[in-house]
Amino acid sequence: MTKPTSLLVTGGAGFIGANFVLYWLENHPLDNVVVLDALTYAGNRQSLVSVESKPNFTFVQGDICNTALVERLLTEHEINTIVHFAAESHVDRSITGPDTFIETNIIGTYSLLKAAKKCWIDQPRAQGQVPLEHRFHHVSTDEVYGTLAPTDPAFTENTPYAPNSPYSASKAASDHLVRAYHHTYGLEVTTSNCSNNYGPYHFPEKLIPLIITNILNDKPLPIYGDGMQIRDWLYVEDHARGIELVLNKGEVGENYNIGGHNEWANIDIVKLICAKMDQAFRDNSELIKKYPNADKAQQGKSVELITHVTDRAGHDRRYAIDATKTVQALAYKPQESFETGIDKTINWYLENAEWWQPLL
Ligand SMILES: NC(=O)c1ccc[n+]([C@@H]2O[C@H](COP(=O)([O-])OP(=O)(O)OC[C@H]3O[C@@H](n4cnc5c(N)ncnc54)[C@H](O)[C@@H]3O)[C@@H](O)[C@H]2O)c1
Repeated sequence: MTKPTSLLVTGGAGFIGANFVLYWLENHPLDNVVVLDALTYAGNRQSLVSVESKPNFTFVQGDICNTALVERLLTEHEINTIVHFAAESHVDRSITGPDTFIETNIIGTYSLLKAAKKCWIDQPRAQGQVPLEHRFHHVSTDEVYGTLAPTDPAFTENTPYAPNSPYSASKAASDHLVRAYHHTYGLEVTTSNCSNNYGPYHFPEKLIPLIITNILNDKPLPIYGDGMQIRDWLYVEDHARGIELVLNKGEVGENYNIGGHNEWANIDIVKLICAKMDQAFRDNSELIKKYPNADKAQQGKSVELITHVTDRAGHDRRYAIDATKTVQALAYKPQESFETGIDKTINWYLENAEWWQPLL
């Protein structure tokens, strides 16, 4: 089995990618990590500032669609593991402007696969020389499985794909290309499909950071439709741990669901965050000085900021991940409960305004 020693992390300046890079370098301090990231609106080098000066860390600003660049990085850095996070990731943006989703998520994944095949499989080698082992790990989403009714069983790896948004359709297409490169060319691939992540370095257009930062600015908390859409939430570091297990112990050619068995309706998450923010202001008088605009939180009434808005077109009602295969085959176990994870996340945003304020 390939031991990851030199990793190309695409999208490593994004939310999950950055958390993965920080986790990896903390736990595998001798490995070489190269980040390839186009720094779109969602990419932020500030998220990687604590590892920038490490000699075994390299940041390259570039597009995954640039196959020649990817080939050069694979060769120059003797990459034996690609962990592919780079994507356009926001469903709302995929509805108003699907083009970049098709380009990055489908063509970009194809470009990486082509480069990996060329450098890892097609390179001429001396007679009798055994090719080195490699791994192309593709990071995907539970949204490829479509939507669930309230009583449906959770998605397993055998649930048929039924993507409903341009985002999830583009991710589904990329999953199929990854699978095809394994079956057709023998590329050593794994894919993980994960539920909704939350945690530090999350761009404040996504639900949890949006709610926290809007409360701090006393802005309305927009809730799509009735707010009863259900998502299955996982702390981002538990996603990084899941990918680590797939890289170290996963079977080539397999898909692994990663999730924490933690379903919440959007409206309930928002109410929980309101209550926790009000409590934070009661517990810490310094917050009033730091966030003087947060009137409702200071009064213990953040919940009054909730505003129902027109539902998203084609909004999936429920996602839920059954991670039994990953739990049984790889001994996967999330370390954070939702209670501990959401507290860590709120505290991170309260303490790191210099990271998120420039993004608003
Ligand atoms: N956020 C979630 O809850 C979630 C859940 C399951 C799976 N995923 C998947 O995980 C991956 C990472 O998601 P995220 O939430 O961190 O996304 P993100 O939007 O926060 O980050 C995406 C990163 O990719 C970079 N990027 C975009 N286009 C690029 C291109 N053409 N070339 C190089 N870099 C490019 C961006 O600059 C950014 O740094 C995605 O593939 C997503 O589908 C996300």
